[in-house]
Formats: sequence, C-alpha cells, structure tokens
Amino acid sequence: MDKSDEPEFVLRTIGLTKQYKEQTALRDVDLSIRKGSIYGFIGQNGAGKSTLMKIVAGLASPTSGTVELFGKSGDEDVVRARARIGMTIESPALFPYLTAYENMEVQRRQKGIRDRTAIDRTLAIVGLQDTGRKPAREFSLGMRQRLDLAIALLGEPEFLILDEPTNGLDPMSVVEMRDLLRRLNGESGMTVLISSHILSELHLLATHYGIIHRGRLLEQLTAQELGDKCRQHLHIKVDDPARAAEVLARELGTTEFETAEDGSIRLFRYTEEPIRVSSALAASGLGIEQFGPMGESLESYFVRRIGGAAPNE
Ligand SMILES: Nc1ncnc2c1ncn2[C@@H]1O[C@H](COP(=O)(O)OP(=O)(O)OP(=O)(O)O)[C@@H](O)[C@H]1O
Repeated sequence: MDKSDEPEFVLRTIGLTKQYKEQTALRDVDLSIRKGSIYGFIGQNGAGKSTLMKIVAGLASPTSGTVELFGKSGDEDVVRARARIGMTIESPALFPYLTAYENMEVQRRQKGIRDRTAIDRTLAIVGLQDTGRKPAREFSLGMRQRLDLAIALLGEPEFLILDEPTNGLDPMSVVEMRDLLRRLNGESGMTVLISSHILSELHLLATHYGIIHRGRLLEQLTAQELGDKCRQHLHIKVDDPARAAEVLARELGTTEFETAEDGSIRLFRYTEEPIRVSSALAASGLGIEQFGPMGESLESYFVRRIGGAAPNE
C-alpha cells in the first residue's frame, strides 16, 4: 500500500456499546488512536477498559457499534487486521514448568510464525535472554510481565494492546516497562494502547490519553493538552481583562498568559510572587474579582474529571 493511503488511525470505535445482563460495560464509546501514538487508557477498576480491549481483540463482541482497525471495518477485514496486533489481554497463562524460551516456542507454533530466531530476538528486547533453565514459576512478577510482553511482541505487531502491564509492579519495574515501550514506539513506530488506573504511571509515556468512567469515554486529550491543564498558574478575574493584559505586559514585563472567553486570565509567571501581581493590578485601578493559584497534579485532575466518584464495582 502506498504510504499516503495508510489510514491516520490504527483504531477507531464508533458508538461502541457493551451490555452484560445487568451491567452496561461500555456506552456509546467513540475512541480513536492515531498511528504511532502511545494511547494511555485511564479508568478505575470496572470502568470498561478491558471490555473495550477484548472487543478490539475479538475476544468479546459488542452489543452495538463498530470497530475500525487500520481503516477497515468489514467483518473479514477486521479479522485479518487482527493479525497485525499483539496483545496481553487475557494473555495465555504461562506454563510454570517451562522456561522463557520454551513458553515462547509454544506461542510461536500457535501463532504459526516460521522464523525460530524471532524468539531470541524478542526475549532480548524485553531483557529475558539470560534466564536459561529457570522455569517461569520462579520468575518475579516483573519478569512474568515482560514474558507476557515478549509473547505479545512475537510476530512484530504494528499495534500493541496492553492491559494494565504495570499492575502490581514495583516503581523500578514500572520505569523499566515505560522505557521499553518508549523504545519500541520510537524505534519501530509501533502504536501502543496501554491501560492503567493510575494516570501518573502513564505520565512521561503516553502521547494521548482517553479517560473512561462507568463505560463512558469522558475525554480524549493529547499529553500536551493535559500538561497545559495541569500547569501551575495564577487565575485572575478582573473587571477589565484587556487593561489587565496591558498591565501584565507593561508593569510586569510578561506575555506568558492566556485570556479565556469569559475574560479570566491564566498567568504562568509570578506563581511564587502573587502579591507583586495583585499589587500591580490594584495600583492600576482594576477591580479584582478572583485571584489565586491554580494547577493540579495529574492524579487530582483525573479524580476531578471523573467527579471523585467511587469505583464502579
Ligand atoms: N463477562 C462479564 N459478565 C458480566 N459483567 C462483566 C463481564 N465482564 C465485565 N463485566 C462488567 O463490566 C464492567 C467493566 O468491566 P471491565 O473489566 O471492562 O473494567 P476495567 O476498566 O477493565 O476494570 P479492571 O481494571 O478491574 O479490569 C464491570 O462492571 C464488570 O463487572
């Protein structure tokens, strides 16, 4: 296929809904994952992340709505397109008495991959090349997660789907997993969909985020947009925003601010010297209606966005 014909999105879901008897796991979800991105899929336990991933992987079928993979949505095309995906959702249980290599060999045969050298190559990518005769049952949790990842990477997928790969890992292993995924994405342009219930765990990794709560996709945003929203600033509301802008530029020598449609100003400088700002505004005769520090942690943004609700369990 000509490069220019390649679709912009690796995955799109349109109006995806999944109803289990009593439980609506997904409600009208329109999600889109751009080629080459690392999409962080954030939601509390039970929010619907695994359900969406299972539907994409063909392990569950939607009640209604469409899945479009690599630009194709016909049933047969989607089945064919799934061969281009690697995933760790409901990943096959590892055989506890087999080594990393032997576990990979089982999967290689199952996937019909001819090239035996793919095993050593893939084990090296995840750093498990030197585990020798050690059976999987003696692996640490981090090693097991990496073996799951190696299995997903067999066959060099273009799109990798990982369901909570850092769940239960210690902070060091989380960092290692992050570096590994960043490398895979950077070196081969592999698109990654990764779920987590901890937003800050995906920070520094994800290029895009989707926030899901009680089956609804509340928001999709880029890492840059999220960073902007959480950026520390002074929130200023005065009776004459245009004149306040002049004061900031003239008296305080800064243009690092934005004026919103409602006239409120986000000033990104002087967050440590608020009194200098309020004094300059007041000295120019401006009436100050609101004034204060703003900006929040990623985690508090997430909690606020989902309305501080309890997990959907
Ligand atoms: N096979 C099933 N039968 C009935 N209900 C289900 C089934 N699978 C999931 N659910 C329900 O659907 C909702 C979404 O579950 P899902 O596993 O997709 O959430 P999640 O965001 O992946 O959470 P977790 O991280 O806990 O797996 C939950 O309320 C769950 O109880």
